[in-house]
Amino acid sequence: MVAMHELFTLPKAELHLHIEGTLEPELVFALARRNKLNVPFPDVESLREAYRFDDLVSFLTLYYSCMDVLRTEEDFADLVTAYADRAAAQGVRHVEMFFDPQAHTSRGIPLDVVMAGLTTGVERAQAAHGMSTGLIACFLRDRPVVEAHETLEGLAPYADTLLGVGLDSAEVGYPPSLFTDVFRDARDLGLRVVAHAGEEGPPSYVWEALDVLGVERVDHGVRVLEDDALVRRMALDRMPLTVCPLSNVRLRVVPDVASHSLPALLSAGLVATVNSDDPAYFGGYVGDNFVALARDLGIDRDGSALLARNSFLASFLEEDRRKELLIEVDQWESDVRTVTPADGRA
Ligand SMILES: Nc1ncnc2[nH]cnc12
Ligand SMILES: [Zn+2]
Repeated sequence: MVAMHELFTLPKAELHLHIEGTLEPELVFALARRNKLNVPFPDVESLREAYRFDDLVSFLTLYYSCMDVLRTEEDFADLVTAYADRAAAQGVRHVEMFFDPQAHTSRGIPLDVVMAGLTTGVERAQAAHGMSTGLIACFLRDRPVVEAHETLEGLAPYADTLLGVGLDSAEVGYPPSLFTDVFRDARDLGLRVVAHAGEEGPPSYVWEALDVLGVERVDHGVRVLEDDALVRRMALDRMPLTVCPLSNVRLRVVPDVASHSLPALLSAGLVATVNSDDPAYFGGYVGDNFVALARDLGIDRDGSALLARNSFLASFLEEDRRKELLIEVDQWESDVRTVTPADGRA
């Protein structure tokens, strides 16, 4: 089996990562101390103990409550720095990072505080690790549509700083078509567009994300396999999926990693990528997801390299940087072959 240290050095992009979902319990307590706030748990261990979820909504309740400790520019910058340090140690070379503006503005944190803090964090990640980053602002689909419009208006002055917009939060009952006009306006601002669809919601939500919102990538999308015509369409269009195996297990989308549909998605010709979603809550960062796939699904070196290549192909990187990073994957393959002779190959 391909070794963990090899998977951690495999160069990869992370395309489905909620920065607020990287808030580790230790950082929750540290930021609460710094901002003189109470945490409704006595200690780090009891907070970590609460990370048992029945579904997406039960997770989101804790996720939104923990992020209340994020108050200042420095808090957001430190959050990005903590993520970048961990991700770099697991081979992440490029990240397209979600954040939830409404989860902060709705509790009185100004958008400029959020943007300034995230931007500082991104600059530090570039300086410390040579990690490139894009910021994707997600609309919360379970809040009023008018609020998404107001949020886009607030984001418009930052259009040059942002890579794109996305759609997240509780999925079932909130079809993508509710956000048709907001996504049209975002595209008019020159922003890239993605959406969570087919995590808990039906394949019809994925059709809507593609046909109505005009998304360029589908986040999760594991339920597309229930619809053959949809799979054919996505394979023909080489429409990427950002799959999050450990998240799917923790949110009970699948019973365990061994029964995850990632191999079926790849066999169907889909451009699937591997990502961590909310790593502080779901038991691992993106390298840990690769390790789990190797261990429980037998994804070997070639399969891991294919997934890493897919991550760069599915990214919104400009072409020169994409090529550079694809060459890093080639180099990784030849390095691991040299270290482990052919007969010991995974
Ligand atoms: N997995 C997920 N699905 C939808 N919204 C989210 N927000 C943070 N993580 C999410
Ligand atoms: Zn997500």
